[in-house]
Amino acid sequence: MAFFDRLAERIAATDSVVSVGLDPDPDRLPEHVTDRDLPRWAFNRRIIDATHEYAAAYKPNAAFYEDPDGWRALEETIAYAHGKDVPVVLDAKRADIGNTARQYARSLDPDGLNADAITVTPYMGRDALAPFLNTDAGVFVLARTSNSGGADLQDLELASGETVYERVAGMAADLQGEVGLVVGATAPEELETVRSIAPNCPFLVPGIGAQGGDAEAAVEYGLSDGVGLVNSSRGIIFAGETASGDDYFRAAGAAARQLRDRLNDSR
Ligand SMILES: O=C(O)c1cc(=O)[nH]c(=O)n1[C@@H]1O[C@H](COP(=O)(O)O)[C@@H](O)[C@H]1O
Repeated sequence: MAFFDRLAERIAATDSVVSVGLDPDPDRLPEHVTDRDLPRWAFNRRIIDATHEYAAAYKPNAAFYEDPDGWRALEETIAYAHGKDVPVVLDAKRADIGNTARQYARSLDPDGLNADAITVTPYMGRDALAPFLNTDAGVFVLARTSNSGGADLQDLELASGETVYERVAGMAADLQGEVGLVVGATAPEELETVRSIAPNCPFLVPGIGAQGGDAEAAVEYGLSDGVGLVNSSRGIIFAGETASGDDYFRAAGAAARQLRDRLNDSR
């Protein structure tokens, strides 16, 4: 099934647009998982058990898995999320010349990592994105990122009068495939602008929670026909940092539920 149809089903089933970011910083893992064989997998498994009822998607960021054990932990995590019927967006910010991009796109294959969607960077242009687009998988193109340096290049004005991020949004909206856009909740005005340029694109909106972005704007502009994702990573997975044992993971579940309810108030 095409990614955004599947996501729409999941959003309806959970009444949630929450993406739970699985960014298991090894320095922040609780003691009761650090003695396990694959601590990141042990951690993610407990987080998934605690949060899946409220999760429209999981979004592991590849940066937290780029070592041999990490890759195994990521594989296990994706398979476990699928077992709970939750789609997985691999946040890898890929794209490259054709033959290289084709290899990156294997993350989306069933015999690769089997992710359901991926984040990609537009800097190398259309052909660098093409290998990700000829499947049912979702492809979220970075348009206006949530970090303060996101303005350095993305806000530059082109000779045409549009900004770089506006051009990116227009280009992505014209691509054939399951295309969405990444726009940070820390840039609510830009969120509104991108929505006007790409009215039919679902957005992945990171930057709420730990980065302090605007959750209401994320919902108001992030969804197209009710479909889109609002992500929180540290704000959910480390919500129980001061708790211990089962309470640690209960706090993550409570944080995911609270975020779902808060976002639903604005839907
Ligand atoms: O592509 C992303 O998901 C992303 C884009 C962006 O503009 N800003 C951003 O924070 N992200 C990712 O979203 C997650 C945010 O994590 P928290 O700040 O802990 O909620 C991280 O995995 C970031 O890499």
